[in-house]
Amino acid sequence: MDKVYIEGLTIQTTIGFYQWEKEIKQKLVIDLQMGWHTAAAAENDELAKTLDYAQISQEIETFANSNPVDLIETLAERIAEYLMISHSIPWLKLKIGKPGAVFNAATVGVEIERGSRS
Ligand SMILES: Nc1nc2c(c(=O)[nH]1)N=C([C@H](O)[C@@H](O)CO)CN2
Repeated sequence: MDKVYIEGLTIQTTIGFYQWEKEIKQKLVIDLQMGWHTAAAAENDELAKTLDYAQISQEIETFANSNPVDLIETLAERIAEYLMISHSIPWLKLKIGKPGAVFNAATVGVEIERGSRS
């Protein structure tokens, strides 16, 4: 299967386990790979037949800001579920980094893979 991807999507959102984190916005960096058969869109040069990475980037930011949670694990799971259902995506790999979370690490985060590639 082919993929449509988004790399390094940077959003500012409320996320974190501790009380002080619920009162601020922090940076998350998101990488997303989505399984898709891209040939159908290429055949007649049609955006409607593929996954619109611009629209999906906006949806991720809106989703994160509308659904504040403690853990990036929870956010990853919920974004994955939302995208797979709303766009009929059969497989995706989603990585969320929280670069400001550990002062002496470049970044920390989670990566999940959901669905089937076949
Ligand atoms: N595996 C995780 N570990 C931690 C998370 C998380 O979301 N997943 N979150 C925190 C705090 O919110 C942290 O980012 C701030 O100190 C700690 N560990």
